[in-house]
This record gives sequence, structure tokens and C-alpha cells, in this order.
Amino acid sequence: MAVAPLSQKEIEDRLAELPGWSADGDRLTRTYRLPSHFAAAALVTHIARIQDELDHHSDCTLGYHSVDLTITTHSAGGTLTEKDFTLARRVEDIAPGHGAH
Ligand SMILES: C[C@H](O)[C@H](O)[C@H]1CNC2=NC(N)=NC(=O)C2=N1
Repeated sequence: MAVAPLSQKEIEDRLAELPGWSADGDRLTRTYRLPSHFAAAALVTHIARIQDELDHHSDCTLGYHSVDLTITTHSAGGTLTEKDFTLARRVEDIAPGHGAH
């Protein structure tokens, strides 16, 4: 399904609702810190389940005690769309349950 790129104003409005997230060009990014490597791996698995449910996928890097997320919409030419913010919101909602901050 085609999805339209957001305007700069729309991006700024949505970012205001997502503390900790940044727009790095046409990518939405956040690093989470976790209490252990296993907790970080569990968060990655939970994110993977959400991404399959939404059929929208980030780049997601597992570090020692960290998870790095980079989200963009490939089908919109690698721009930011509503789908990116929906995914970020869903991750925000479950991350604290894994001890992420
Ligand atoms: C066929 C499938 O729906 C597409 O490849 C989806 C899957 N996940 C996706 N994820 C992201 N981030 N961008 C996309 O354009 C995209 N397309």
C-alpha cells in the first residue's frame, strides 16, 4: 500500500510525542539502554513481533546493553511516514517493560 511522506511540520509534531527519538534526515532513530545483554535481546525479539504484526520493519542492532533502532519507509523512497511513527510508538509502549530507558 502506498503511503505518503510526512511534511517537516508533521514530523516535528509527531516527534514531540516521542521523547528520546530523533529524526536523522529521513530516518527515525533511538538508542535504548538495557540492564543486561539478555534483556536487550528480549527487547529485539519483542520488536520483531510488533514489526511483523504491523508489516513494517526497522533496522535494529543488538549491542552489549543496548538496542539501536533506525526506521524509514522503503516503499515511500526512504522517507518518513505515519507508519514509522506508529512503529516507534508501539516500541515506546513496550520498552519500559524490558527495563529499557
Ligand atoms: C511486502 C511488504 O509489505 C513490504 O516489503 C513492507 C515490509 N516492511 C517494510 N518496512 C519498512 N520500513 N518499509 C517498507 O516499505 C516496508 N515494506
